[in-house]
Parts: sequence; C-alpha cells; structure tokens
Amino acid sequence: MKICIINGPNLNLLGKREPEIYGSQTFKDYLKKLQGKYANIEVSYFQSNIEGELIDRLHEVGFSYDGIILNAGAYTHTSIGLGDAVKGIKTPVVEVHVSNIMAREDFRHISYISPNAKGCIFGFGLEGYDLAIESLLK
Ligand SMILES: O=C1C[C@@](O)(C(=O)O)C[C@@H](O)[C@@H]1O
Repeated sequence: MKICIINGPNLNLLGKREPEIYGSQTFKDYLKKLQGKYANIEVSYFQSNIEGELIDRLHEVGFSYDGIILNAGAYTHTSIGLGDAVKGIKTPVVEVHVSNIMAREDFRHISYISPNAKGCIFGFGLEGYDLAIESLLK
C-alpha cells in the first residue's frame, strides 16, 4: 500500500503560520507520528509552493500509488490545472484542509479539487490527514 501526501503553497509554514487557524505543530513532526502509526504502509510526502510542481507530482504518483492525500492550499480555490490533474489520474485523491474552509471567507468556499476527489475532509486540524489515510484503507 502506497500513499502520497501532497501539500501546496504555504503549508511548509505549518507550526509558524497563523497558529490560531492552523495550530502550532510542524508538518514534519506530525508526519513522523503518522508514519510511525502506519508503519505497515508507505506514506510519502511532497510539498511545493509551485503549482506546476504539484501537477507534476500528481502525474508521477497518480497511476501507481493506491491513494493521494492532497491539500492544495490556496491553489484549491484558483487552479483549474490542479483540478484537471486530479481528474486525469487514476489514483483516488482525498482532499484535506486543516481549517474548515466553509466557515471562512467566501473565496475559500470554491474548490477545483472537490468535484474529482474521492472525498473531502476539512476542519479537523492536522488530524484530517490521519482520517484521510483511514478512509483510503477502508
Ligand atoms: O493555505 C491554505 C490552507 C488550507 O488549505 C487549509 O489547510 O486549511 C485552506 C486554504 O484556504 C488556505 O489557502
């Protein structure tokens, strides 16, 4: 079982960035715990602030992995290219957001990822990534 977590722009700042919204844990620390919990499967990680690199990574893993967990950050609300990439690959994608995007500004209520995602998880903090793995394992 191979799962790839893909995080988009500004998510490298988790732990430092707006902690009242995104919490104070770094993704690196959280990932270590997650990989420990799911030691029997491969959980790899990719982060980029560059839209095209996120699309490239989706293409790279999207025909061979068993699941993708995608938090496209702000590109969620703007990127037809990322939406098309999710549509064009074979591997199921679970969309995750740390915050509850529906409880925030109107521009965050639009997602170009959701229409082609297997499912969406948002508002549960970093725990959402764990829930996404559970959903892919079922
Ligand atoms: O960068 C982010 C983080 C986010 O994807 C989240 O995980 O809550 C929500 C997005 O609206 C925002 O641009």
